[in-house]
Amino acid sequence: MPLNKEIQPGDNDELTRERLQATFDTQQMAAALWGSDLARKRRELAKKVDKLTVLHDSKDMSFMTREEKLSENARKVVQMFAHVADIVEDPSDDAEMFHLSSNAIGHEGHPFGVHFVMFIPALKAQADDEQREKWLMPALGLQLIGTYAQTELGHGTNLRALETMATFDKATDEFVIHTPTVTALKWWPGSLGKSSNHAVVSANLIIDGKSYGHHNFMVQIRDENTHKPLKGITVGDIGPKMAYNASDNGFLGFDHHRIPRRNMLMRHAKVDKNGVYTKPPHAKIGYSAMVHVRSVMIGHQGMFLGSASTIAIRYSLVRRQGEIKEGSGEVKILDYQTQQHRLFPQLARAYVFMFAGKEVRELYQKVLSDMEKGETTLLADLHALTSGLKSVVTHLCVAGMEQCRMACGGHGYSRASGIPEIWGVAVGGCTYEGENMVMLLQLARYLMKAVKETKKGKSLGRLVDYLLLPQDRHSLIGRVPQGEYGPHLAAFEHIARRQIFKVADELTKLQDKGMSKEIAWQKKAVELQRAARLHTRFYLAACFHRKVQSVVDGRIREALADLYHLHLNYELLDMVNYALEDAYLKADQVDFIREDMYRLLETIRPNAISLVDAFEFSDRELRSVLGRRDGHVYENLYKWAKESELNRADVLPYFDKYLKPMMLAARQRSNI
Ligand SMILES: CCCCCCCC/C=C\CCCCCCC/C=C/C(=O)SCCNC(=O)CCNC(=O)[C@H](O)C(C)(C)COP(=O)(O)OP(=O)(O)OC[C@H]1O[C@@H](n2cnc3c(N)ncnc32)[C@H](O)[C@@H]1OP(=O)(O)O
Ligand SMILES: Cc1cc2nc3c(=O)[nH]c(=O)nc-3n(C[C@H](O)[C@H](O)[C@H](O)COP(=O)(O)OP(=O)(O)OC[C@H]3O[C@@H](n4cnc5c(N)ncnc54)[C@H](O)[C@@H]3O)c2cc1C
Repeated sequence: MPLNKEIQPGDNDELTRERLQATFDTQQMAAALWGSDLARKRRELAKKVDKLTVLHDSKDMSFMTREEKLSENARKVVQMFAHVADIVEDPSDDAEMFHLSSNAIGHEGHPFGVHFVMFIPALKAQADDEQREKWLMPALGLQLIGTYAQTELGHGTNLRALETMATFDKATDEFVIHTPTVTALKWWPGSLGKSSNHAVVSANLIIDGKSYGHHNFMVQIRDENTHKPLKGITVGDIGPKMAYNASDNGFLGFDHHRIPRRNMLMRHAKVDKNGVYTKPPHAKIGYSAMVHVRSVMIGHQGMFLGSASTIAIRYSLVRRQGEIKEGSGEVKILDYQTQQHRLFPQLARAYVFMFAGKEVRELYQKVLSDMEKGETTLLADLHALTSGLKSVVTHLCVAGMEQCRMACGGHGYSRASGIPEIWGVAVGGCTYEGENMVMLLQLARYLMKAVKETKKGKSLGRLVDYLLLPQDRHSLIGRVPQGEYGPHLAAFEHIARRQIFKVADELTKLQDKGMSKEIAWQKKAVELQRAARLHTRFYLAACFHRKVQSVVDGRIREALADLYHLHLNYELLDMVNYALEDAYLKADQVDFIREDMYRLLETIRPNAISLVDAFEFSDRELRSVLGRRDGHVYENLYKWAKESELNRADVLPYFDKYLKPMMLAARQRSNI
């Protein structure tokens, strides 16, 4: 039995030979990546989706208009729910459902995207028991479609400047929801434009003329039967986007629209019928739906980068171009060192982002159950961690995916590669759920507080314990046996700690000179976001270390350790300027890191296909001609191109309408 479980009769021989070189069992590696239970469920659900033709794309989405995309994905999502009990073991398991939707629907969006990822989590965390009964149960039972309407045309980041108003009318026991200006229009919410009939709306709570800041309200926006907007509500689609075009992101305006008082989500903050306001136990508890998405998107982004790496690495083993030794025949492009250097570090990042995604989900679940009991101590840690990870992971993912696309040459630029769409979806993650730079500055706030605690000999939390440790002056990389690469990890720690203390000292100096805290912050904002990035990259490296250490099977651990060591070398070189500034690393140590990285590229090369096969993306899920499991790329690229709508006729009307008359006229002129 070969260790790589993807081998099948009829596959491209090149790929089969590659797969036979695996040093580990790909299904065991899949278990390390996804968790053994989820890996098994993914495998089984993919097989079931393969058999259920109603869940298959009716044609490649690249050849569809937006309206066709919306309609196609609405059709598939309805079929998916109709068959859900036969496909998944536990429809209430978000992870299993996400993988089902990834297989059957893809990533271009569908009417229930925000419903499941924000609307329901907002209700779970912020609705009281009676409200859960009223809306959560129908939402879970698909009796209504919800969205999360917070961002406005004028403001997305600065939530304190949101303009939508919810004014309490004591006489009628209602809130009057109103959009006072054009900039107050809700703008961007997913599935709002054409699909949703309910929304959790963020609006400023106003009681007796006093504003209590923004709170969340349940608003029905469309009639349940006719789907027409309710009186006082204007709603529509905001137009085409870079990608994610099967989602109808929308706009929404209110003209003194009335809702009952009990439509304010009241698990934590409350307003009684006399207009008496009760504060929540934590000022930011109403932000929980955002924290939820930030926590799930880390693993999803890892998956996107894993998909792009799979496509590029498989294709690089099919594609031959040029010779390394003259006369010895064309080589697979993955045999070029530059191609390996382009792709393997992205593969390693995909792995660690998936591991980090799992860790952060566990912390989220813990915080959620604490919050249920009114306990909010870990909320700040979770906010800091998710803010940093969300920003660093999305940024590195899209940079990595772009490398994958370019590594596929011309065919990478074609939508047939599948990379443009997932890149477009992933890059949205740099903006949604908090613009990356803004979220890095949120983490920086936490780090600066942590420095203050450290100076008192205390730690703000587990994530920043390392700030209490003394700094070494010189790295031991290349000076002691490599072992488990402890000195490399220590270098990440050193670089992060130094930048964090350096910027904290600079802030103090500026304030000592009389500068206000806010202006000093502005003067050092770029350095602050650097501190946040370095802290997060240390967290990721340490997370990879924890994962490798936890693996019991020797062959899996060895293959993972190769990726981990490559990651350490590659990322350190990417940040090497920070280690050179204080001569922590010497030039010979940088050379040592480089040479070790090149060695690791060669070590990883024979396992490359098995490391991507271990993601176990089905062809249906990958939606890529270049990334096909069987490697039959060229004949299928030709088949795909023939599906282009431009090939429906040999001559298209625009030729007769514009080009032919022009050429005829030009010929006539030349005959005169
Ligand atoms: C079919 C079935 C499928 C089922 C499967 C489901 C899975 C589906 C998976 C995938 C689908 C993917 C679809 C993707 C859809 C994307 C949807 C996108 C949605 C959105 O974008 S919603 C809008 C998001 N908006 C934002 O993120 C806004 C960003 N701004 C902010 O968050 C805040 O304004 C801020 C944090 C930048 C600043 O807030 P504020 O001014 O209020 O606060 P400050 O003064 O700066 O800070 C004060 C204080 O509060 C702390 N703080 C801030 N936020 C939090 C928090 N969330 N938690 C805890 N603490 C917080 C902050 O750190 C400060 O603390 P200190 O004073 O420093 O102590
Ligand atoms: C695909 C997609 C889906 C979305 N889905 C939803 C949804 O379902 N519901 C919803 O409510 N919203 C949604 N959004 C909106 C999204 O949350 C916001 O676009 C996002 O929070 C960024 O806010 P903004 O657009 O106001 O950017 P801005 O804040 O205007 O950012 C512009 C620039 O200003 C900088 N900047 C802003 N403030 C600061 C600061 N304080 N310090 C330093 N720099 C700053 C930013 O770094 C950035 O460079 C979605 C957006 C996208 C792209």
